Amino acid sequence: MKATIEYNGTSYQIDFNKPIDISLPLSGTPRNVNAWYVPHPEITPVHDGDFVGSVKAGASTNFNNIFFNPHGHGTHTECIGHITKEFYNVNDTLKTFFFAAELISVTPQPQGEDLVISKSQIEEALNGATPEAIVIRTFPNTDEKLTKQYSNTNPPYLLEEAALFIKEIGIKHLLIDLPSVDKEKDNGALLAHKAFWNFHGEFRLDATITEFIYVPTSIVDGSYLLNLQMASFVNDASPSKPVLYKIW
Ligand SMILES: N[C@@H](CC(=O)c1ccccc1NC=O)C(=O)O
Repeated sequence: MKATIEYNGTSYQIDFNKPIDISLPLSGTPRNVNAWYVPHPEITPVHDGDFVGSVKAGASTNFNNIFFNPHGHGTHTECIGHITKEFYNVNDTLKTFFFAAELISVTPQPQGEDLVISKSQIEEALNGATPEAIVIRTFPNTDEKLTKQYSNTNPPYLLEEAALFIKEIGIKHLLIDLPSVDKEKDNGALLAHKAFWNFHGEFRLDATITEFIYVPTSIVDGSYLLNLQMASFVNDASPSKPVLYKIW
């Protein structure tokens, strides 16, 4: 299926038969990607007395419970409710699902013991573009990102100035292939989350952060249509499925 879309007065072509899925699969195994010191996800049949929810075990259907953590176990989209005392849920935050997106690639740079992404790296990569969504791929970009156990590894993160810049140019949706936009152990400072959501001013209640994406290296930087979908969890975060489409 092909479509013509109109955005900012310009027409673009798009081929819905060629999705670029930038989400991580979530499996109930120790090889599932992991952060924040949680055990691996579990996907196991319901047990109820003699009943086992598995066709192999004699049930009519496979009927699994899933135990997982949206922040720790894979691609998820979160709202300001991740860092507020008040309850805000991402299902009420994300109300439209197609966005003009810019895919950029950056190599986090050493700063002390950390690897960080600076404002100038984001600014240079965007090259004047002000999309609705920014998709940040970090290098090195190996398929290790599909199974990495991130706890206690001090992954790269966005400097506050970078998140501030992303907010200031009006980007509503920030996607990144790391467990967090912030430093793993920062004593709760969460500087990039706070800058992006304008935590110290008027909350950006319609802005989202999607973490733990994976963009294959074969996908070139540039403009895409982003379809950002998620499960309708009434929670600060929900597992999500961002999909890019080439536009021309
Ligand atoms: N860096 C924070 C913890 C943190 O950022 C965090 C903890 C649990 C689940 C998700 C987190 N951040 C995700 O973006 C801290 O050290 O308190």
